Amino acid sequence: MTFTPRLAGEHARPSPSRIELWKEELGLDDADDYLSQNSDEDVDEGISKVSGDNCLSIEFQALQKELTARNAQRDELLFSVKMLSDKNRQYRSRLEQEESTKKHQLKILQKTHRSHLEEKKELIENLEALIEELEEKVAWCEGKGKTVTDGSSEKVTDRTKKLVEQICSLQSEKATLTAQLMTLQANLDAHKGRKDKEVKELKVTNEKVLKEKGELEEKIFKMQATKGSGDTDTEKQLHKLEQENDCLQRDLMDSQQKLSAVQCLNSSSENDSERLMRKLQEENERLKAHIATLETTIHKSASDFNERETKWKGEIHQLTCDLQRASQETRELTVQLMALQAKSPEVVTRIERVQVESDSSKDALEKCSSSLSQSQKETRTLRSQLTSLEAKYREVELRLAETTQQASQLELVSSEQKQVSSELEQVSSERDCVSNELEQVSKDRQEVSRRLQQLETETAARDSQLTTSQSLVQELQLQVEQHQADMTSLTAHVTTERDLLLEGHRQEVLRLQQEASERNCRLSETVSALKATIIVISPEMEQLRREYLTLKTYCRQLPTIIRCAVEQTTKRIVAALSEISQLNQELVHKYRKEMQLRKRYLNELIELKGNIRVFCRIRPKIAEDMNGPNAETVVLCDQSDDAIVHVSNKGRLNTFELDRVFQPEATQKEVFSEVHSLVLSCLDGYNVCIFAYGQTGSGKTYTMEGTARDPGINQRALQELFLQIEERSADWSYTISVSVLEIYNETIRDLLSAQESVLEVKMSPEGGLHVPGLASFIVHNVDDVNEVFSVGQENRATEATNMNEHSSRSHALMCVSVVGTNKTTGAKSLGKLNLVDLAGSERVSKSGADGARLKEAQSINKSLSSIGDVIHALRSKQPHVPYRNSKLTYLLQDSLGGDSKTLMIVQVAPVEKNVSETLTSLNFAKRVRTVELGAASKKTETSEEHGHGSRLLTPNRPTSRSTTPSRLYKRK
Ligand SMILES: Nc1ncnc2c1ncn2[C@@H]1O[C@H](COP(=O)(O)OP(=O)(O)OP(=O)(O)O)[C@@H](O)[C@H]1O
Repeated sequence: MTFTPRLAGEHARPSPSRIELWKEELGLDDADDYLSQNSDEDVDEGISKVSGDNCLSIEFQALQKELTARNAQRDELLFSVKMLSDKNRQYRSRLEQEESTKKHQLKILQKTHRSHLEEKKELIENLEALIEELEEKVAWCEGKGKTVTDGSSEKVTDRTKKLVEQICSLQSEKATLTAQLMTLQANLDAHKGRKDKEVKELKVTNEKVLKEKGELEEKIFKMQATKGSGDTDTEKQLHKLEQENDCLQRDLMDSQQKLSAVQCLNSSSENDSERLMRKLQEENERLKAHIATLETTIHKSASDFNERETKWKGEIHQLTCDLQRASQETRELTVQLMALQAKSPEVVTRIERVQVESDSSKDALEKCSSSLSQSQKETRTLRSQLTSLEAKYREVELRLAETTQQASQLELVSSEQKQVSSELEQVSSERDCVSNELEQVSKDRQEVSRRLQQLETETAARDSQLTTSQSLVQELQLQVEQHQADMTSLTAHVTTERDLLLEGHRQEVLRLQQEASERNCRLSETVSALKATIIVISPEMEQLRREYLTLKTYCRQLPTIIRCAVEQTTKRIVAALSEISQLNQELVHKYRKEMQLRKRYLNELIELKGNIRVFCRIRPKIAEDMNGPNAETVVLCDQSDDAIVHVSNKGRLNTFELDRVFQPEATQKEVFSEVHSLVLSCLDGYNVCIFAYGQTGSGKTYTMEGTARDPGINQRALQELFLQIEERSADWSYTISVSVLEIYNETIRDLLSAQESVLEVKMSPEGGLHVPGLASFIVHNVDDVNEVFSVGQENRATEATNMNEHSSRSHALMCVSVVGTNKTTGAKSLGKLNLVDLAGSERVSKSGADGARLKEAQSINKSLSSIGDVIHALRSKQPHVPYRNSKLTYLLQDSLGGDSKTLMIVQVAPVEKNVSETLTSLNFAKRVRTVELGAASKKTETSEEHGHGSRLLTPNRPTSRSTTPSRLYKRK
């Protein structure tokens, strides 16, 4: 069995998991590294390579599969067992954890409970001590308050009454004095104004006098200077001036006297006022002393009041501090209680105890609050006393107002006594001081009352806080109880559920363990059996593995080996190819030489044998080929051999070997060059026949006749003949006569004759074939030839068919007779050149012929088939060749079977739609090529023979009707 990678890939490819399991179970330690190093593909390849023994591999694969399945089952069971055991372990560990945490919590609670109890005890003791202190203080305050309220308040009221009375009397006196002082002051002011006015007037007059005096003195000085001129006049003027001076001095003395009198009046009034002032001052001093005594008494009473107030304030402050402390402690206790309630339900009982304790402290607080209320009552009584004092004070104020009214009256009376008013003012200032002091006292009283109010509000707030804390404690107790109940129910529920789950899990685990153990037993049995088989297989496996390893190493080396081999072989191939190419070139060279030789020999052989030579010309694609389907080219030339043609038909290539194959691109000139020597052989006295054969539209007429611009073999042949005649003109003179006929519907028609006469092929008495009555025209040059051709072409029967627009409906023959005469020897040669354009073979159905056309086609096909018959007879060397079956074969009897050089040009169309006709034509050509006619011979005669009259030349001689082309005319 050979290894095929494709099969190995399809059937023997194990999955990777299988390989891993296989490795594990087999314990192939050596292979592990190896397999891990290599890819899965390599393993597959290795396994497939070593699977020489089919049975073993199949058994191994089956065992592997079973093993993997069992392994999977075992793995599943193990996994489930593992899961369950894990769950069991988790539950157990959780239970243990819970138990340990509970124990720990209990220990902590016990500890905290103990510490809390101790703290509570201490607190209770402190609270008891505080309460005792507070009770003592309250008692002391009560005692003090009673004594203070009994004595001091009565004293204060009596003193204040006396003070008020004194103040009232003083104020009345002050008012009378101020009135007197005001009147005196007004009189004094008026007097002072008058005196000041008079002094001012006197001062003005004094200044005027002094001014006049200065002016007079100046005049005296001037007069003394001018003494000589008039003593009498100056003496008179001096005397006048002295008189005026005396008057003025008298006025001055009067004014001075008046001023002194005024000053005396002033001094008397001043003495009166001084006396009054003195009286007032004395009164004032007396009042001042009285006020000072009053002030001292007020000051004393105020200081006593202040001292008591400060004491009370300190006590109240102490009490409020104690209260605050107690409330703070209660708050702390409630917080601790809450914490304890949150910690454990067991604490609740202790909280209750603590609450009891806090209740006791609350009682103490209540006591404190009762003492406070008592003190508040006392303060209220004090406040009522203060209000009565205030009322009295208001009465004193009213009285004071009355005294001030009286004082104002006094002031009005004694307006002039300013000194008294000043004293009164002092008294009033003192009175203001006293009133200020009173105001201060009232302010202090207000401050005390405000503080008392504050204390009241604080105590009320504390009471409310106490009540709210109590309610909170109660709520918390309720919540703690609720939580305790919930906790107990939850723990009971959890424990029952946990027990149930544990029991279920235990049972399940036991069941699974049992199942697993059973399965394990079964699996171990199967595994042991498998292992036994594996042990049996293992040496073979080892062998296979070794082989695999060797193969693997070889495979690894293979790329390098292959690369080296490839390189070497490529080098060899390159060298060989170069050698071959050289050889080929040589061979090609030789081949060409050989081919040339072969052709030459073949030609000679053909000539010797007289074989009909066959050329093939492939028509290029024309517009008609493109119409419709099957327009692909199926006829191809062989590029290496110009005698081979390939025809592709229904996917099969048919190859034909002929004498020459012309490609579609071949020109008229190229074609003629190949027939050139053959044509010229007629000058040497040979009979030459060239005829074109092929289906309609395949290019027969194009090859033979050509177009005016690109003429065919016919015209070129005659041109070449004339050229050759020209060349040989020195030795030879030639006469070329041409006759053109057609065989149409088995009748021979002369295409150069004006009359349509029925012609027949006849055997001449000399033994040759001729057509009696056929016009023959001697042509002297190419123009004559062109005219003959044009007339012959025009007279030929053509029609349009489906296959060809200008289809030739007849076989056309141009018979050229070449008679040459050697100018020196007089020897004659008679050559004949028959150029035949056969009508096209066609399938009647394909050409769409009917009526006359059908008849044409039938006669054409008949004459062509008669050629086939003749060829067949000639090939098979039958004694009878049916030349006379048709006019065509009869007329071409010399060319096909006689002493003639014959060339058939087979025309083929290149496209697929004509492939069947192409194959028919080429098969016919193949047959024709094999026909041996025998070696051709020249038709020559010496001058002597000519003189005796040789019959060889008879059939080819121009008839009596021979004429020049100028007399040719076309048929109507
Ligand atoms: N080698 C060629 N090069 C160019 N055109 C060609 C060639 N051969 C043939 N033809 C064209 O093909 C058409 C048919 O050619 P032609 O008439 O010679 O065919 P045919 O075999 O004589 O047909 P039929 O038997 O019906 O007379 C013409 O139009 C001709 O010009």
